[in-house]
Order: sequence, then C-alpha cells, then structure tokens
Amino acid sequence: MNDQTLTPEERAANLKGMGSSRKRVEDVRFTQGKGNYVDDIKLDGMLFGAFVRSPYAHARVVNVNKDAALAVPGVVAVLTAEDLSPLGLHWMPTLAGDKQMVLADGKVLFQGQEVAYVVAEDRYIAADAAELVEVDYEELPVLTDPFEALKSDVVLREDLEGQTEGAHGPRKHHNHIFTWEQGDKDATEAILAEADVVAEEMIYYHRTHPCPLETCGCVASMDKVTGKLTLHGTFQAPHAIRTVVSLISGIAEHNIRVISPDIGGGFGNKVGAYAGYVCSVVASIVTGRPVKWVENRMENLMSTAFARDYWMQGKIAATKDGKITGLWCHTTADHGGFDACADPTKFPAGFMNICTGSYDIPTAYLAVDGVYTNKAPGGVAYRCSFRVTEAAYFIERMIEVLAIKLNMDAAELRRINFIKADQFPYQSALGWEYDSGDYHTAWDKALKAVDYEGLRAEQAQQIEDFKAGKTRKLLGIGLTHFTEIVGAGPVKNCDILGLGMFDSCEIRIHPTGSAIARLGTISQGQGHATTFAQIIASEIGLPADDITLEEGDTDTAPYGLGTYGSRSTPVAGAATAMAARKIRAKAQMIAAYLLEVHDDDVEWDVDRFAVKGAPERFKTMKEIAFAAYNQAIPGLEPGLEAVSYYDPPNMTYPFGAYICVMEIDVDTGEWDVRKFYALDDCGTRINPMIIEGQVHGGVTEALAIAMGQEIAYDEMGNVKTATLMDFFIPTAWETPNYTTDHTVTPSPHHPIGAKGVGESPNVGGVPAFSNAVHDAFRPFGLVQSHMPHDHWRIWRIANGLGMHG
Ligand code: PCD
Ligand SMILES: [Cu+]
Repeated sequence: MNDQTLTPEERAANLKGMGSSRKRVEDVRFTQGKGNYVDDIKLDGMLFGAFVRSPYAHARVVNVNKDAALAVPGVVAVLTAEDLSPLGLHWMPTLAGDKQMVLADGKVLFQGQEVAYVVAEDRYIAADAAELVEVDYEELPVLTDPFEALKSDVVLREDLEGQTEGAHGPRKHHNHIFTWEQGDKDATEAILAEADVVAEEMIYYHRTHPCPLETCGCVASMDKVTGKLTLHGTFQAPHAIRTVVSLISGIAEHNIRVISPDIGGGFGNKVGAYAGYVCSVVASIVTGRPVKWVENRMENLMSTAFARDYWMQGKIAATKDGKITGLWCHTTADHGGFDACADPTKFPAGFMNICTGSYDIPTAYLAVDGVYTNKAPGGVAYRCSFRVTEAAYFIERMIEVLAIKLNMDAAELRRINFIKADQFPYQSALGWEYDSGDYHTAWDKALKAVDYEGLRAEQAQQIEDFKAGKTRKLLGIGLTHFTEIVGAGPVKNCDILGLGMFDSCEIRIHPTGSAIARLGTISQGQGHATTFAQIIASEIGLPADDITLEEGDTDTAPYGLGTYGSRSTPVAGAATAMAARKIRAKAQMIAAYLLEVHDDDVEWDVDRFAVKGAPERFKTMKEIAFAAYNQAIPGLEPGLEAVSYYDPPNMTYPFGAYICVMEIDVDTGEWDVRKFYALDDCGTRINPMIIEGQVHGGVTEALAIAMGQEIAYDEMGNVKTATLMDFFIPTAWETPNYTTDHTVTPSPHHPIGAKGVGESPNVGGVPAFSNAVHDAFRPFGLVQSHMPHDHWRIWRIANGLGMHG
C-alpha cells in the first residue's frame, strides 16, 4: 500500500478536508448549463398557472368575472377566493403568526396582490387568459407611510377589526401589529438623562428585495392513485414546507414529498410560503394533473418577500472621553399588508436586539412596533440573519454620529468601546451571550492593512484641495466593525411556527469506503456538496471526493429546518461532525478487534486507527469500512452509518472589520470605490476559497443596497422599481475589487469551532459603504442621510450643503 510511505500531512492533504480550498464540485454542472432547476422540471400532462394581480394598492374587490378567460381554448380552470374558501384555503397562516389571503377575499392590500389563478395547457395561454379576467375594483385610501398608518382612521386589516391581541401581544391601533421590548427602559432613560453627551438620530434602512437570479416557483403533482403529493419548489426549508402543507391541507405528512432541486440563489426570498404554492397544489388536486407556477421578474419584485423597511430612532449616551454608557432604540417596522416576516416565533423583530453590536454597552433598551401598510408582505433576512443587518447598520451609524458629536476619530471611538477578548463569553445588555471574539486584534489588523493613518492624511489634503478649488472630489473612509449572530438556534428559544430549529445529518459509509451524507439543509449556491464533505473527510479520514452529499428531498433527507440565517454551518455543520464522530467511535471498536488489542489501545491518525506506540500496526478507514460489512465482529452489528440531530447550545457570533475607501464627485453625485477591505472571522474555516466567494457575493449585494437598490412606492402605492431597469443590480462595471482577510477565533461550543459566514459580508458591507459616503461629507457638516446613496441623492447632499455654488 503506497499509503504507508506518505507522511501524515500528505495523507491529510489527500483527503481535501477542512481548511482546503477544494474546488466546488457543483460547478461542473452549473457552469455547463446542467443544473436542474424548478423550471427544468417537465412532468407528463403538466399544466401552467398564472396569477391575475391587483393594479391597486388598496381596493375593494367588488366582482371577478372569469367567463372570458374560461372561454379561451386551453384554459382548464380559473380559481378565486370563492373556490378556495370551501376548502378553507383562501387564507393561509404566515410564519409570523398572522394570516394572509391566498387569493383576494373582498379586498386587496398591496399592488401585485394575487386575485385569481388561471390554469391552462401552457404558460402563454395562462398569461393571455389572465388578462381577460375582469375584476371590478373600488379604490380605497392608500397608506404607504407607517407613521401615517398608525394615526389613520383607515382600517387596513378589516378581518382583524376589534382584535386587540395579536400573535405577539397587545395591538395599540387597528394598523398596529405588535410591540416588542427588550432591555431595561428605565435604567437606559436614566443614563440618557445624566450623560455628558447624547447623540440622537433617525436611521432608516430602506425597503429592498433579495431578487435572486431564479425567481420563486413550484411544480405540484397530486397522484390520485397513490394519494401522494409531490411538490418540487424553490424552497429554502423543504421539511418545514412539508409540515406546513400537511397542516394546512390535511394531507398526511408521509403522503407529501417536497423536493428542492437546484436553486438559483435564495437570499431569504425562498423561505416563506407563497400563494403560488397553495394555488398550484389545489389546482393539481382539482385537475388531477401536475401544475407548474413560476414567477416573472416583476411578480418577484412586487409580491414576494421584501427586506428591511425599518425606521430606527436612536439615542446613544457617552462620557466626554467617549466611553459609551447607554443605547436606546425605537424601531417602526413596516411589514406591509400582512405580517409574513420570517423570524423565529419568539422574535417578532428578529435578532434586532443584537443592536449593541461589538461594543460593551452596559445598559440598553429596544422597542419595535410592527405596522401594517399597503405594501407587499414579507420581511425576510436578505443575507442577514433575521434583522441583523438592520441592527448592525443602526449601531454602526450611531457610532459615527456619536463620533461627530464628540469630535473624535471614529476608529478610536470604536476601539475604546469594543468588548475585550477576556470578556467572552460576553453577556449583552439586550440578552445575548456572545460566544467568542477578539475585536481589537481584528481592528488593528484592518487599520494597518489599509494604512488608516495614511488615508486620513490623504483625505485631509484632498479637503484642502477641494477648498482651494483644485478638485471637485471628496474622499470618504467608511469604517465598520460588526458582530453577527447566526445559527438559529437553540430549540429552547428558537422555533418557527412551533418547529424547533435543530438540524441534522445522516452519513452512510459504503463497504468500499466511500459514503453518502444527507442533511436537513439545502444549498442555493453556497457549495454545501463541497464543504460538508470536507467536514466528514477530516472527521473520518475518507477523501472528500469519495463522499456524495444530498439535500432537499424530504423522502430521503433527515428532518431539518433548512438554509437561511447562515445556520447551515453552525447547526447542520455541527450535526455533520457529530454524526461522523459516532461513525469514528464504531470504527475504533472495529479497528481494535481487527488489530487484536483493547479499544483504548488504538489511536486516531488522520485516516486510520493505529496501535498506540506501534504506528506501523494500523487499519485504514477504508479497511474498517469493508470489515464493518463483511466480517462478523462479536458484539457489533454489521454496517457503518450514523445520524445526528443537533440542537446547538448557543448561536455563533462571527464578526468582522470592513473598510471602504470611496471617492465622490460632488457635481454629479457619482461614487467610485477605490478600495474595499473585508476582514472576516468565522471561526474555523472549512473552505477558504468558498468563504472568499461568499464575501465577494455578499459585499456586492451590500454595495447594491447601500448605493441604489430599493423597492420604492409612490403615494398611490405603485411599485416604482419592479424591473431590473429601475432596481439596481451591480454589474461588473460597478463592482469594485475586494481585498479579503481573516482572523480565526473558533466558537467554543461548536464541535469544529466554525461560525457562519454567508451573511456577514452584507451585514458589514452596508454600513461600510454608507459610512464612506457620510465620512466624505462629514467635514462639511453632514450628520445623517438616508440610503440608498444613488447619484441623485448624493448630489442632493452636496447641494444641501451649499456645494454647488
Ligand atoms: N466557517 C465557515 C463557514 C462557512 N463556510 C462555507 O460557506 C458557505 C456559507 O455557510 P453559512 O454561513 O453557514 O451559510 P448557509 O446556511 O450555508 O447559507 C445561507 C446563507 O448563504 C448566503 N450565501 C449565498 N450564496 C449563494 N451562492 N447563493 C445564495 O442564495 C446565498 N444566500 C446567502 C444567504 S441569504 Mo438568508 O436566506 O437571507 O437568511 S442566509 C444565507 C457554506 O458553503 C459553508 O460551508 C466555510 O467554509 N467555513
Ligand atoms: Cu435582516
């Protein structure tokens, strides 16, 4: 065996385990157009569904006339709320404990709301016929501003009229959803009253949308002979969808098979349940044929889950020399027509209470009011674990505002307030226990890497030049130090609709020493097939290339809560390591038997068990796998497989230091990112290349959000940005070069010490870009200005500061 001649390091390298930049195995098919997405699924006799959607943001639906549509050859059915109501399916429960119309029941609450569902032989006929459905609307007053909505006599949710209790406690007004409070209000207000310095600002994080390349869709197929429903779809949480479909349709859960095939990006957009899924299932049951529904881009942007739309009023107190003593925040959360926010049930505003950020703030208070308006429902993460990007944006802006008030350098202000390395595990004033961190080390490394002092000197020179009329450009240095909270989560405090947020992995070793692993998560492009195999490779010493990974089929995968909130690594990644360790424990007994020594007399050595003190006597994992199946071993069952359901003891707290250097033209409002430095600490790094790709993708999305991307409404509730002509998606032209870097502070409670990373670049990126814009104008008196910082808005800042003469 040539294995014997290799050093342990060489054997480890051959496994392509953790720490190796193993090439992504999924890219062979993705780069050759061989992916298998929902729209690639074509079943015999398949029909197509298309929605009739409301042009109005708020209107009564007086009458729906289907006759003309039904007369079109090829149209099989037209469904309205009236057809669904005998089945009890005209409304559906939302993830936030509210309910939502599947098809308009008497009124519509946002532009693009589903009114009728046309089922036809092909998608062209369905679309044509949808145009022929005649709907009589009676327009109602429109509320798009949450502050107005809370004062208005107009009742948006007539179905809730008179209900003073919602899913999250008392409702204060007919357009109010909930109030959520965390921390100590009285103590925080007392500190604000006595503080040397208090900075106060309204920080708005505008409404945007995940806009994945592939829109949402499904294929529902009810087999009337077997009674089995197969639902293919773009689901980020296939098992949860199966349970929810069973609960709302009454179909037994074992008769439902949910399959998420390849997914073309999720970014939170594909977590929730949409009317399209329910209508397709009903249509398949009614017609006895498979029914496909796939949104177009406008439908995706107008009606499926949006993100953010948080108005965050903040007050931050400090001593004269900059030690922060208290933080106060009141958030008005615009949830649209229905509360369909995707958050763990006990957190109606997600993990917004991570808003004390990376700082040791002794006292804090947060209150969030959820409000109904005439906008699309949703409220998904969009590359941030449940409102963490909102929280990070809030605190990173407030720090800058405080720095202005104190006339201090913002890098120094951060440094003196960071939680110190020896304070971990750290108990935050708003209730979290940060598992690990070393912020000072990361911060100093980042400042040094960009030559912070040098940049400030250059900026000072540029300001001189600007004042002397030598240039019309300003330099902004955008600083951010963020702390994330990912890996929901401990079942004791995290569930969605009562489903505990553990996750799972099942590993089966084949006799010849290759393996298949199945997980409760689902990749949407992250590269799980590559990275989870690496964890197993390192844990049990079989090459990653010999391990197949499968996700997304509820008939074969163990139950899990899916992929969002960067939870796959913290939760399913831990389950993977634990399942692998169960296998290794059995392998140890097998090896000891084969080597004729006691179990305790063998030790693990990369890919084998060797006799202690006699490393030349060993059994490789491959040999052990064969023996597990083919040799009778007293006291042991044949076979080598294991499953782990992992309920994490805590979340993980990745962090990072991001710095953006931006040049701004005050006459045109144009910006140019000269440098973007991203240092991430996600604990143990499984695949450095994939991490780098995640950071590139996430910072690019952050650039989009900070610099132009927005779902904007006019006063009539029309969506002004429902096409890619208006909704900013950066191209290679706008996307700058990124410098990535890292420190490694493992999570103490995760079996391999890994934390999530997929969302971090968005959480850290948005404030870095926005702070750069603000920093450029700081010497001229700018304190706060709302995103997105598109050219027009930047021009207006300059204009407002009197820079245009
Ligand atoms: N330490 C570490 C960590 C991590 N990793 C890697 O990285 C990734 C990621 O991870 P994570 O962080 O754990 O996460 P996940 O869970 O997996 O995923 C999720 C995320 O992911 C991200 N990214 C991405 N990518 C892509 N391509 N696509 C997509 O879609 C996406 N999305 C996004 C989002 S938005 Mo949400 O949903 O909003 O909540 S959340 C999210 C994978 O592969 C893993 O393995 C490594 O390596 N290491
Ligand atoms: Cu979020």
